[in-house]
Amino acid sequence: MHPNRSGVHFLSSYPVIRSLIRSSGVGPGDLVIDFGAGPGTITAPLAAAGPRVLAIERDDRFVRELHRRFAAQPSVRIVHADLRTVPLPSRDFSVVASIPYAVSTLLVRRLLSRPRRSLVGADLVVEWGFARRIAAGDTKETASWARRFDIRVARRIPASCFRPAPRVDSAHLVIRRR
Ligand SMILES: C[S@@+](CC[C@H](N)C(=O)[O-])C[C@H]1O[C@@H](n2cnc3c(N)ncnc32)[C@H](O)[C@@H]1O
Repeated sequence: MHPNRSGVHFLSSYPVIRSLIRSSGVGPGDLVIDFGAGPGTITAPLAAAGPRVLAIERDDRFVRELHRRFAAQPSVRIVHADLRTVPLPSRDFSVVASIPYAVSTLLVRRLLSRPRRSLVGADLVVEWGFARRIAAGDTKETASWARRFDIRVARRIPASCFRPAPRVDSAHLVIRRR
């Protein structure tokens, strides 16, 4: 698929992908969600670490590609859904994902504002300024998240780590249940 036609910025740095997965600590027996899985850039190395993976994607073309790519891997479940409304697991789960900038606030709010604390941790690629705002904990909402989760920016991810490169840098945002 041609990246410019799809309008999607694919993570193209394997060291960055590896460090997201290593940071998450997920392995056999864990359940992990890749929100906005695209063609499976993160899904594939994530599955190789041994957890059960839910690859959630809205775009029909990516969903077809994901089904082809992971047909022989029962540990990967492809979910054709909108991440804004897809039901979240009631059992403990982690998230490792490069999420669409346009719905970052909504998704982080969905993950962190749930009364049931089944989110164990998340390693997210998000826009740099957004990551700084979430980690600052200086609004009523982010402060309430900070009481229940440890939230920090692990590192800046230059725009050159994506194809095509977006206009702004990103960040690896780390979230852990307290
Ligand atoms: C930044 S790209 C990441 C793609 C891939 N994970 C990667 O790292 O290269 C975001 C992905 O989220 C998908 N997406 C956008 N909005 C979505 C939504 N509301 N629900 C589910 N997927 C969505 C896009 O189709 C795209 O594949």
